[in-house]
Amino acid sequence: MFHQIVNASKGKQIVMFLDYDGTLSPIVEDPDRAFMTNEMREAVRDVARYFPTAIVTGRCRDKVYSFVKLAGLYYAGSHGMDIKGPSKTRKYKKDHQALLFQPASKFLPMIDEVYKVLIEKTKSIPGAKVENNKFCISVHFRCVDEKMWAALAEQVGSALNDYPKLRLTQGRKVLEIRPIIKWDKGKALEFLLESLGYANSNNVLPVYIG
Ligand SMILES: O=P(O)(O)OC[C@H]1O[C@H](O[C@H]2O[C@H](CO)[C@@H](O)[C@H](O)[C@H]2O)[C@H](O)[C@@H](O)[C@@H]1O
Repeated sequence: MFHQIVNASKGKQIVMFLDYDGTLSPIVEDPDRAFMTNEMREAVRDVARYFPTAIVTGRCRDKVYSFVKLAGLYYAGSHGMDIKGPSKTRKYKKDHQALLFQPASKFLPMIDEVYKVLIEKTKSIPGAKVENNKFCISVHFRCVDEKMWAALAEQVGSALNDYPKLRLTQGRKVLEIRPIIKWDKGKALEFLLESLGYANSNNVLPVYIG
């Protein structure tokens, strides 16, 4: 595999995209305690020394930054709906603006409202945890008794009946609620490649680990 990457990268700029949970950090019961090790942080720091590097995650961008703690990287939080990073020219231009792109910003009030609704709807289910990821929401059931999973899904589904502009998907022991927009992690990758100057380029090898 490594040799294939080396061969494919000849003459090309590698751009690294790294998922967070289960990739940089182990999967743990409490999402607020999914810390990465110092060794992993140093490995990411090393990678970023050589290649433009982005963290791409379903989490809130600020939250993942508080775990990774590395400046100079791109961060695409909320499943790619919250992108921030240094501009390509930052070393050479005094007036550079940091990159910021939030294609779902009009959904913020709705997400905040639904977050409160979901807290209320799930409070009777022991172990359920609602996480506000800014432009999307996660409802965790890793610590919920399996017998209660259907009841939890029912509560979440019924809450969303009033919000046709939001959709529900499932991840690893988590229900994920996000706006119905034509945007996802893949689009975030394309956006970042374009802002790095590699739109439709044959001179780039994007590597996604996640
Ligand atoms: O799209 P991802 O970046 O993979 O994000 C998916 C979810 O990741 C986090 O939850 C997962 O990791 C937790 C900590 O290890 C674990 O407790 C949980 O069961 C996993 O689903 C994050 O907390 C969620 O908000 C993301 O939706």
